[in-house]
Amino acid sequence: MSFLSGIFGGADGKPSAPPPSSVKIHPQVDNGYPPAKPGFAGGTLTCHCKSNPVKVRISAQSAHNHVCGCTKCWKPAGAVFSQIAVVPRDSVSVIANADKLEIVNPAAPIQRYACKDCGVHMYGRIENTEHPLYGLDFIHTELSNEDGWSPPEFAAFVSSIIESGYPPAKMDGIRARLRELGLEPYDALSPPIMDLIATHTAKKNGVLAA
Ligand SMILES: N[C@@H](CCC(=O)N[C@@H](CS)C(=O)NCC(=O)O)C(=O)O
Ligand SMILES: [Zn+2]
Ligand SMILES: [Zn+2]
Repeated sequence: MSFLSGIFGGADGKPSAPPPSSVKIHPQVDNGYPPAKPGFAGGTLTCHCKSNPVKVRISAQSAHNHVCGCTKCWKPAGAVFSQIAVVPRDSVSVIANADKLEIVNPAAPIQRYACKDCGVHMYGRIENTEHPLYGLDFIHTELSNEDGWSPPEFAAFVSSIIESGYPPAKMDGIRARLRELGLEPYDALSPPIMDLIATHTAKKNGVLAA
């Protein structure tokens, strides 16, 4: 195994050094991404403010990391997709400049806490205890300097990039590039997560045994 494939996966079938492409997804995935570090247990997210940045401590490894094409998730400048993962809500604590946070849309299922000054979303929280994903907060692992987070596993809400102005005629190219990067494209969430959500709904409705 080469040094590079050690860093970029290789052994688990993910592309170790993906071919360069003019089709851009997100700066943290365009050149490949390192595997999770065994035993990694979190880090600190920092917003983009030069002074008094908001800092959020995450005391857990991320799960279900993925890229999301929806219009609601925060993306760095120029990115077509966001990169987003979940962690247990009790592993999230704001440790600096909490007063700069505001909820982007209090009516949305995911309440995204953004920095008022730089606009970066620091975490997203579900307050509805009936929501299938209640208990999980959404975070952007790229806001941390630590290496070792779980890498992206799939691409969600791919067709939604058109809602941000991406040319529909270029969608085949986007999906081909996502597959090349090892990120299977879906137009909602991945099948295991969709199954989890549907199971939750079926149990709530009494169609399946709880
Ligand atoms: N096509 C819509 C999809 C939005 C959407 O459903 N986003 C998903 C993935 S982040 C979601 O769970 N949204 C809940 C929320 O925004 O609170 C868009 O792009 O705005
Ligand atoms: Zn900021
Ligand atoms: Zn999204």
